[in-house]
Amino acid sequence: MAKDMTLLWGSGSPPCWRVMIALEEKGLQGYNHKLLSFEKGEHKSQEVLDMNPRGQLPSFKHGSFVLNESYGACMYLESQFKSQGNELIPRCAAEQAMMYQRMFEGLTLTQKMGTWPKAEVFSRCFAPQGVTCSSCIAYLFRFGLNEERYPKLTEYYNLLKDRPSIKTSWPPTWLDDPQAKDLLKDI
Ligand SMILES: N[C@@H](CCC(=O)N[C@@H](CS)C(=O)NCC(=O)O)C(=O)O
Repeated sequence: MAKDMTLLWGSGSPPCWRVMIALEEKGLQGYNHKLLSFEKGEHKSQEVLDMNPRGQLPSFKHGSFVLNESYGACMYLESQFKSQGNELIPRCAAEQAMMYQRMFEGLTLTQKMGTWPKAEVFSRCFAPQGVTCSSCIAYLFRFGLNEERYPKLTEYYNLLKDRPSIKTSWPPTWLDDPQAKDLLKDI
């Protein structure tokens, strides 16, 4: 159905997973995809560099159009396949404003993780941001985020994690090793 699309991806990468969830939600199964290993440095292979000179995953192509920014790819898919699958952008202006605010705030906060105290970053990351952010939320819980300390985030995560688009695209490396380290347990 989506034979003119190609996704190069890495398991466990929230940006990669976000694009995969969006493809599922839009009913765009059957796209070409290749799982690459970060550990083996395959994200710096010529195949990736030809599509994404930064050597990062995801690298996504629709026909001759390249979209290597995961949010950009999600928004493109929603715009090009608006009437197909599930609508990813709320029509209500207030909800749409909140969605964009939270999506891009999430990116800013991720960048701040290197410089701000982690507690400050996570204390601002508590509200729903739509399926495109669910990959980041799943990532937090995989690394041991305390469910009692973040009840709203936990509730939201539990709502999303059984969604077919998310279950189908669950990172294969996480299936073998369901709970990673307790890195975030004290945050
Ligand atoms: N802005 C990009 C970021 C993608 C990104 O940071 N990918 C990471 C994996 S999660 C990566 O490829 N890192 C390897 C590197 O930067 O060399 C997006 O959201 O698509």
